[in-house]
Amino acid sequence: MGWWGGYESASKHFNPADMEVDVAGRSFLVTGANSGIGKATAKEIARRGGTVHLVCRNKERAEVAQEEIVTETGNQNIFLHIVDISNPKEVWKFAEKFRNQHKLNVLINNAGCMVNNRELTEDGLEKNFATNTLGTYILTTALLPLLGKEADARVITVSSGGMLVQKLNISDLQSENGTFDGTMVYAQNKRQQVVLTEQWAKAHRNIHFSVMHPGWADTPAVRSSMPDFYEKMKNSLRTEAQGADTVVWLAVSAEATKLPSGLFFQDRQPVATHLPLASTHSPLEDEEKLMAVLEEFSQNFRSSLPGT
Ligand SMILES: NC(=O)c1ccc[n+]([C@@H]2O[C@H](COP(=O)([O-])OP(=O)(O)OC[C@H]3O[C@@H](n4cnc5c(N)ncnc54)[C@H](O)[C@@H]3O)[C@@H](O)[C@H]2O)c1
Repeated sequence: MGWWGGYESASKHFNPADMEVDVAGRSFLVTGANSGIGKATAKEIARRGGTVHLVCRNKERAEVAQEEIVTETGNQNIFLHIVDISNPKEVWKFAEKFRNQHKLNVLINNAGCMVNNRELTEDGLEKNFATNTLGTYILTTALLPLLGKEADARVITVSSGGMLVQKLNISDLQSENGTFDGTMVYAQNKRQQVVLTEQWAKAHRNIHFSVMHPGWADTPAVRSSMPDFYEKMKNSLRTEAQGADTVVWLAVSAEATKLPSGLFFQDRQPVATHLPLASTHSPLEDEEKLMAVLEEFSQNFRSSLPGT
């Protein structure tokens, strides 16, 4: 199986029984759930009876998605939360409130962006970093205590195979130096998500962590952020549902948690996080430093007291 491999050939090895599960009574949170892979994931979980919390930035678009999911699946337990993942204060506030009101079995960090120019958020954070790395870090960290209360708790982060070209670089998290290349910044963020997952898996043994590549799927993000790639590839891209398949498998199947925590998946299989002979391996101290720096960033944006 190559990482360019199509869904049809990969899916020949899938066991359909893995997905024949009823997750009624379990609670799932999906970020960026109003379109693409996130919406397809939310729909498949809803079909299997799960309670789904959609975390989206835009209220109008999110309400349309919520209605579509309820109508198509008949599942009424679909809830909406409006949060901008690139806004760390908002993420903290949301997570701390959510912790007091709901239970959570599975967190799916799907929201992501590839912004091709160096844009800053209102907090002065580079947009890709704020969304893909810091937002994912804060949301997960803030929800770990809630996840830790449940049996079979899982965290799944939607990364990208594009991360394979990047070695973890902690020296310029905000892309302040050199020429800005959005594709490479995105790939670096996606590498950081892999490292986060590995580090979380080591530190929190009671929760099962995975990170994954969805395969190249025809979604709004690919159309708008990678127009040249889209033009070349549009006839061989996966559908959104095919891109969501491994996310859903990691979220609902019993098979997924029989594998160790902390792995990188494609097409329902753990795959290498480095290309053969690549010099993308990083020293453990850089990986630990990334966690420490993100923790420092995250605490700077936390307004309330721990435990409140
Ligand atoms: N489609 C692909 O081929 C592909 C390949 C590799 C990785 N991915 C990853 O899959 C994930 C889903 O992307 P997609 O392809 O379905 O595209 P998409 O544009 O349909 O989905 C991205 C979602 O994230 C949301 N989002 C972005 N910034 C946000 C913010 N600040 N706050 C809240 N929500 C925000 C968007 O609103 C959208 O719903 C992303 O993490 C992307 O990097 C996609």
